Order: sequence, then structure tokens, then C-alpha cells
Amino acid sequence: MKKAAGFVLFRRLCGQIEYLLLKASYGDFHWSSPKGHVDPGEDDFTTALRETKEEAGYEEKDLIIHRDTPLTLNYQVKGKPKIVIYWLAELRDPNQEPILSEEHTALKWLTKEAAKECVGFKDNQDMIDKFHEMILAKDKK
Ligand SMILES: Nc1ncnc2c1ncn2[C@@H]1O[C@H](COP(=O)(O)OP(=O)(O)OP(=O)(O)OP(=O)(O)OP(=O)(O)OC[C@H]2O[C@@H](n3cnc4c(N)ncnc43)[C@H](O)[C@@H]2O)[C@@H](O)[C@H]1O
Repeated sequence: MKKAAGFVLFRRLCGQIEYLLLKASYGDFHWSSPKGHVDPGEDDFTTALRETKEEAGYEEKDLIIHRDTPLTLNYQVKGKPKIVIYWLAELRDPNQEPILSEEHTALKWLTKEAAKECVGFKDNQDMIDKFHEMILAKDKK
């Protein structure tokens, strides 16, 4: 099974929670959070950190990571099952913009509803809802 890992990254700017999405430079030019293939022998969390550095330029020190609450998507790519593990992470400095790699041609910071519309896939939309609820629940504590 193909396996990938990454981060659903958000920032707080002008009182709003905004999610980062990147536009693929290949295939159907889909939008997704930073993530990528888990290399042989690599643990999922290390992959998430590596891919986020490669695709967005952010390092672990730039992020507040919600390590205990990953969510998983399962879908088919070209008829083969794929699993993607995402952790939620907040950008410490909301003004630190991503540095894109050749894998992406554009980025957007979007509110929850706009991010859900942009990703399109129902399971990804549900994941954004769940992560958003986690953020609000933690804020209340
Ligand atoms: N298709 C491609 N063509 C050319 N070069 C490629 C390529 N994919 C990767 N590469 C290149 O391969 C190298 C290694 O990449 P690397 O990032 O190391 O590995 P990867 O596993 O291919 O990385 P991703 O998981 O980020 O790939 P992806 O964007 O294709 O996956 P996603 O699941 O979002 O998307 C895969 C498909 O699933 C669809 N999809 C996304 N989310 C869902 C969902 N929730 N439900 C159903 N379908 C979905 C997308 O629309 C898309 O069609 C890189 O240089 C990269 O540029």
C-alpha cells in the first residue's frame, strides 16, 4: 500500500484561523496540505517533518505540533489503495510565508470553509472539520 504523511498546517491571522494548501505542479493540479511518500525505514512523523520542510520550507521549530491526535485518510490512486497520515500543526509566526518546491506552483491560506471547498474530497473536508473542532476545543481550555 502507498503511504504518505504530512501536516495540516494552520495560522492565526487577524483573528482568523487559516489553513495552508499547496497546488500540485503535476497530474490533476490538485490542492493539498504538505505531505509525501514515506520512505522505506522512515517513521511516519519523520516523513511529515521532512516533506513539510521540502514542500513548504517549515522546520519543526517553526510549528506547534498536536502530536497526539493524527488523522488518517484512505483513498484509491490509480486503482491502488493509499493511506495518508496527517498531524495538525500551527505556525508559530503567522507572517512566515512558505517556500515552495518544484512540486507546487501556488499556495493559499484559507478559512475552514474555503479550504474544504478547495480540497474537494469529502474525507479531506471531514478531516479539516475534525481538526478545526480540536483547535476550538483546545482554545476553550
Ligand atoms: N501524479 C503525479 N505525476 C507526476 N509526478 C508526480 C505525481 N505524484 C507525485 N509526483 C512526483 O513524485 C515525486 C515523489 O513525490 P513524493 O511527495 O515523495 O511522493 P508521493 O507519495 O507521490 O507524494 P504525494 O503523496 O504528495 O503525491 P501526490 O500529490 O500525487 O498525492 P495525492 O494523494 O495528493 O494525489 C494523488 C491523486 O489522488 C487524488 N486525491 C487526493 N486526495 C484525495 C482524496 N482524499 N480522495 C480521493 N482522491 C484524492 C489527487 O487529486 C490526485 O489525483 C515528486 O517529485 C512529485 O512531484
